[in-house]
Amino acid sequence: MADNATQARQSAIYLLDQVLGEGRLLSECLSAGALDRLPPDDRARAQRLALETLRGLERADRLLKPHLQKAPPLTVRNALRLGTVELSHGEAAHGVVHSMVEIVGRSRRHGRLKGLVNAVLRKVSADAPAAWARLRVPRLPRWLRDPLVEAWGGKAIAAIEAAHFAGAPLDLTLKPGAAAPAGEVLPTGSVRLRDAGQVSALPGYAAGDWWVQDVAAALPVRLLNPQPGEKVLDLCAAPGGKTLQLAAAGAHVTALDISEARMARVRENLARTGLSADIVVGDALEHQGLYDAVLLDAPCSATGTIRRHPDLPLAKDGSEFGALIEMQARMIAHAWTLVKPGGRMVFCTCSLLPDEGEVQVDEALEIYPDMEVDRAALDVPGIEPGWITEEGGLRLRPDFWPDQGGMDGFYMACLRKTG
Ligand SMILES: C[S@@+](CC[C@H](N)C(=O)[O-])C[C@H]1O[C@@H](n2cnc3c(N)ncnc32)[C@H](O)[C@@H]1O
Repeated sequence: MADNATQARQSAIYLLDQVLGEGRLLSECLSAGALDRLPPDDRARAQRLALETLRGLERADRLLKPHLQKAPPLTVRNALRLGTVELSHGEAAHGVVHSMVEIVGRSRRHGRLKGLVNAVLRKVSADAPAAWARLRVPRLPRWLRDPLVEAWGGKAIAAIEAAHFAGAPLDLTLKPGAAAPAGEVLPTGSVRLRDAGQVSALPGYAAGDWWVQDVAAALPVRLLNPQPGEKVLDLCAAPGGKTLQLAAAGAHVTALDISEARMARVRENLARTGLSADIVVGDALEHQGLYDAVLLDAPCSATGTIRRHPDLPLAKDGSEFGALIEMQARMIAHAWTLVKPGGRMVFCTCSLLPDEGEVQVDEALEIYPDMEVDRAALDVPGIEPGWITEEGGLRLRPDFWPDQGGMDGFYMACLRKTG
């Protein structure tokens, strides 16, 4: 029976195989129960190891290259990558090498390669942390890097890649009047914790005083500025961070999402925080009604969340961008019919691609004569003038606030119905 550390490493290698071999996202693997057999500590460890390896994949491959004449099978390569990352982070060579040799040695198909794993990792361990530190910050794959360089310039993309490599702190949104665990209060009001550990063990979690939400993701509702008693529709609501903000402001909220499984998370979050919303499982494109305000957090490439999800650029290839962009335009068209005259809609996406943000709003303004951008909605504490875009939206990027630990990439704009 392998020890706990080896079991966590084996599970991390399984996750890497799924992302790099099958193109699956870590979130999909986890919700399909990939780590359910492990005790909670090992589950957290396996997940952390997989995330660290994906973040540092380019560096690991560069350190391994001189020691490999040809690429070994993917799962062995992933064991070597994980071992290299752990050695580079200062983990003791004995434990890492022993574990990886044991894992590969147990494999019926690849057991004969355990000698290779032993030899290569011993060579890597000779100067791993120093050699690792000399390598460049890992880059995004070309299919994503190229359009982003075109949009924001090479310097900005290098800074965004540095933010991706650094990972993300934990941000909390507070229920009005509630206390938060000790942390840094950011200019827009979110509370930031570094090295937070297990979220459910933090003070105030069980009481529902706060919820986890990146500082950037907390801003669309600030722009919408829901008022007590207003009828507000949250069109793509799950897992519900923005639903909670709307409900906490006293609005009468309808939260809709197409995914029953993801909606279960909204229900859990509402129950924990003691907030309420009407829940609808359905297609945003078919929903009917008339609302004072609509929040459209449309499905998108999620390229703004790579700090937290380094698997995304490695599992995907951009082939779904076109369909997403088309879907967003259809959602804007339908959501606009649900806004009362004089009402407002915030459109937002956690994307770094202008086609999923600025361009959508530019095009919508041309199509709908009764739509205008509400620039006054951007008058929110902490919003910096440099983030405001030409058409009157807000562009947020992971390289903003570098000294405070960055933020997710996001786009948002508040659209007012004039007629
Ligand atoms: C960006 S996430 C929403 C995040 C959420 N607003 C929050 O703050 O926690 C996009 C959501 O859109 C949902 N979705 C995708 N297509 C949809 C559709 N046609 N109708 C309704 N929801 C849809 C997905 O299930 C997903 O939960």
